[in-house]
This record gives sequence, structure tokens and C-alpha cells, in this order.
Amino acid sequence: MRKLLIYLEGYKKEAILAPLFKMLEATFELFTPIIMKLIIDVGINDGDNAYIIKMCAVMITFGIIGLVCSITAQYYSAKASVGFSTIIRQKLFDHIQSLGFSEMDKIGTSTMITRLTSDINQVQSGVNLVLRLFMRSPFIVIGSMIMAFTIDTKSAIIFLIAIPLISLIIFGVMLISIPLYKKVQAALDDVLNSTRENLIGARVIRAFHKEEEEIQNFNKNSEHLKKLQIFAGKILAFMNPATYIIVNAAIIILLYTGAIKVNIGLLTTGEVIALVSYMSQILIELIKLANLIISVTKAVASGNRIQSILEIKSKMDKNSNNKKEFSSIQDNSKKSFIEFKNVSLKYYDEGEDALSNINLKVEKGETIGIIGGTGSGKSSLVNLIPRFYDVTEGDLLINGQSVKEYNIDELRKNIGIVMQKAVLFKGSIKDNLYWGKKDASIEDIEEALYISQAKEFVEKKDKGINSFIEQGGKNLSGGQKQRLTIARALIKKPEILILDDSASALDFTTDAKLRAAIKNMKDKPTVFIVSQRTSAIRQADKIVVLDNGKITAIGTHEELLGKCAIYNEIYYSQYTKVENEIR
Ligand SMILES: Nc1ncnc2c1ncn2[C@@H]1O[C@H](COP(=O)(O)OP(=O)(O)OP(=O)(O)O)[C@@H](O)[C@H]1O
Repeated sequence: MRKLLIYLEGYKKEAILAPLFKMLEATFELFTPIIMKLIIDVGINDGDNAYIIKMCAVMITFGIIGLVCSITAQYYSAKASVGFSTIIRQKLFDHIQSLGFSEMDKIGTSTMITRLTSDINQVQSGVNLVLRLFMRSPFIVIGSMIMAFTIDTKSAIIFLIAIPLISLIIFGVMLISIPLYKKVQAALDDVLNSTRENLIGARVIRAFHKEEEEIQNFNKNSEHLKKLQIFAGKILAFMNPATYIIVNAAIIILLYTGAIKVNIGLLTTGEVIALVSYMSQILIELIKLANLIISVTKAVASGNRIQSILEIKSKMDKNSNNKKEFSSIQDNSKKSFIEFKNVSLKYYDEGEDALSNINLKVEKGETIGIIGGTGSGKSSLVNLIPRFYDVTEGDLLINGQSVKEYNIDELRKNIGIVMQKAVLFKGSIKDNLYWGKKDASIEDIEEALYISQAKEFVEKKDKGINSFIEQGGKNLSGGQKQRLTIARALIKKPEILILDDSASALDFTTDAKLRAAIKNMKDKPTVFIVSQRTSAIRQADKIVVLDNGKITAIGTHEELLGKCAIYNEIYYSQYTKVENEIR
């Protein structure tokens, strides 16, 4: 958390002014009992109405000044805390963007969302409270004691006994409740995470009739949270009566001894009232201080969790300073355009290899089909090209250079990748296509839509490319979404195009038209087609058959058919189906 505080640097002025104004407000508050004393002892005692009105006016003026100081402090503390949390949010977001897929997999989406939302909010309110109270509350407690001593030293001794007792109760309760609040926070995280996952997977939950199970799980988490909150609440609830008993006892003693002293003329009535007011002020501030410490504890816990994400270093060296352009790298004709050299990939340090000993040469402009059973490593293989993951062993070369030597942005700029899950963003079709190329012309858009076989359905829409896409592309069919994600990848005219099972929702005819259109592109990219369908890859220049993370065979459709048992099995399991569908 301490490391996060450097982000307050830009708000130094606000961070100084907010507590100062709060102290100023507190100073006026400290004078209120003294004015009350004067009203009673001078104004009321002497029946001097003019004096009473004058003192009341002073009191109102002090009140107004105090209010203005308080509002000003509120303004500065809000400005500093909101600004501080905005910087942290931006830093955290940037940092998450800079992480590799392996680090993001390890953290998990729900955790990242919690850190970016509720944890940052917790830090924000902690900073806000600290700026307003960390000087004000001790100032009032000490100031009230001093004022009490200036009124009557002997009576002030009651303060010296009562305050440590109250502090003991308040801070004792906090000692127990702070670890409890950490548990409450963790339970709240569980509830938030399960809520998020349930809402994201709402359709799947319904499709599998898992509503009851999910409701029970959710209720279990909520019950656990409720129990912890009630327990923490009960401990906190003990604090108020216990402290009030001590304060009221101290006030009774003050009034009793005060009355005796008033009778013998050692104290005035106004002084006794002032002493009681100071005692009440102290109690209020100590309770505020306790709440402040609880908030700070929560904020520190949240801050530490944010910090722990910020400290995760991406294992991937992005070569950001390397300005060498992708296309300027010498195309050594003796070397293949893309070469996998003894490549292995392990997702977890102690896990099994997802890919082992992959050797594959790809020439510029070739179309490579990648086929294999589920979990055989097809996506893992193509994800290495844009460096979503780095090889664990061996090397992957493009134009004779290891992918690790390219500036990662430059590398990815030249690769169009269409993932298995079609993800579109809220906005128009055109906006989504601009993701591929932000200065794309209408011609670029039309060409990409034409090749991806999206042109027809986009033109049928009332607003064409200006039609609105809901969040996640909810208002489009699976096949429409896939075609738009393909168009988005094509629009940047990539040198390498990766289609990772991205035409699975297209009918066979549209799929065939798509492949033909890509084949006929003017500057045809080097294409990787990952598919479970043999029909999608049978025309490829090379087909790579993967099994259990290893290459079983490489060849054309004709070469593999009859020779590669796995390819045969896949092909003949689909052949009749394909024939049937075409018919
Ligand atoms: N992000 C990841 N973290 C950990 N393991 C992973 C990750 N992605 C894939 N794997 C594992 O790597 C292996 C290969 O997965 P991959 O997704 O590459 O297979 P695939 O052939 O593309 O499968 P499918 O056809 O079902 O998409 C699997 O055992 C999978 O569990």
C-alpha cells in the first residue's frame, strides 16, 4: 500500500489543505463550550440580554466559519482521494494490459475486476477519511483535555482517567474486529466473484438447469458473509454502550463534583457545562477515530491487494524499445517465413507440456490447416505466433528472427487473429471494424466485409455499417459475429492471418466461399486455419495433424489420407456428414 501513496504526489496541495481546514473547523468547535460558559456565567447570571445576543452571534459566526472550513476540507479531500484512485485505476488497468496471457490466466478475470472496482473504492474512501480525520480527531481530543485543564485542573483529572479507559475499550474492540473485517472482505469477494460468474454464465446455467444449484451456492456464500458481518457487528455494538457508560459515569462525576464546587464558589455553572461538553466532544472524536482505523485497515488490505497485482512482472519481454519494423526485417530466401524449431509449451511451471517438440516450416503465402482432437494443442500452437504465450523451449522464427526479438506491437500489427470466441464491442459495426485499422477507408471496410462474407447481412441492416452492436454482440447470430471478427482481422491487411476455429458457426457453403475469397486476395497473407472440420482445411497447402501436443503428421489432404490414422479417422467420421449437409 505504501508504494501506492506516491500517486498522491500530484495532490500534495489538496492533501495538505484538507486536514488543515479540518483543524481550523476543529479549533472553532473547541471554542464553542467556552462561549457557552460565557453566555451562562455572564449573560444569564447578570441578565444581560445584549451580551447573550452578542455571544450567540459569535457562536453562529464560528459555526458558519466552521461549516465553510468543513466544506472546503471535504472538497479538497474528495479531490485528492478521487484523483488518487483514478490514477491507481489507470495504472492498474495499464498494468493488466501489459501482462502476458499466462499472468492474466493466473490472476483470473473476476479478481482483476474486483481489484479495479471495489478494492479501488475502498482505498478511495480510506484516503478521504484519513485526510479529513487523522489530524482533526486527535486535535480535538488533546485540545478538549487542555481546555478542561484551563478550566479546572482537578476536574480535568477525571478526563485523564476516562479517556484511557474509553480508548482501551475502543481499541480493544478494534483489535478483535480488524481481523474479522478482513474475513468479511474476503467473504464479500467470494459473493462478488460468484455473482459475476453467474451473471456472465446466466444462459449456460439455464441451459443446464443449474439454477437451483447456483442459487444454493450463492446463498451459502451470502449466509457466510451475513454471519461474519453480524458477528463483527455484535462486537462493534458492544463498543457504544461500554464507552457511553464510561462517558456518562465521567459526566455524573463531573456534575457531582462540579455542583459541590459551584456551591462553594470554586467553579461556575458555565464552567461545569463546558467541562461536560468537552467530555462529549472527546467521546465523539474517539469513536470517529475508531471508525477511521477500521476504514484504514480495510483500505490498506485493498491497497496491498492492488499492489500485489502491480508487482506482478510480465515474464514476456516486449522489446518495446526495438523500433525495427516487421516488414523491414531481411527476408532471407533460404529461410522459411515462419519456422517452429523444437518448440515446447508449458502453461504452468509444474504442469505437463501443452505442446512438445514442434517442428514446422511455413513459406510466405501458404495456407496451413491445423487439425486434431479437442485439447490436442491447436490453439496453443497458433497463439505462439502473436506471442500470446512464449515458447518454453525451442524457438519460433518469423523471417529468420525469433518472435521475441520483434517489438511486440509491431509483430501483432502484422498478424490478424480471429479467436475461437467471437468478441465484439458495444458500438456500431464500423466502430468494431476500426479496431482492426483505425483509419480504414470505406473501401477497406467493404473489401473486408466482402471477403469475410459479412457484406450481405450488413447491407440488409437498416443502417448498414452504422448498425448498432450490443455489448458482446448480443444482437447478432453466432455466424454473423464470427464473420465480423474475421472482417476486423482482415481490414488491417495482415501478413499472417490466424483463423482459430473461427468459422465453426458458418454453414459449409459460406465457409467455402470465405476460404475461396481469402485465397483470391490480392496480397494473400500466410494463413493458419485451425478447425475440427476436414472440409475447412482440405485445400490447405499443408495440413498439420496434432495429437496430445505433438505433431503426428504434416502433408496435403491427399498425402495424409490413407497414411495418417488420426486424419483418416477424423475425415471419415465427417465425410458422410459433410456430404449429407451439402445435399
Ligand atoms: N490458458 C491455459 N492455461 C492452462 N492450460 C491451458 C490453457 N490453454 C490451454 N491449456 C491446456 O493446453 C492443452 C491444449 O489446449 P488447446 O486449447 O491448445 O487445445 P485445442 O486443440 O485448441 O482444443 P480445442 O479444439 O478444444 O479448442 C489442453 O490440455 C488445455 O487444457
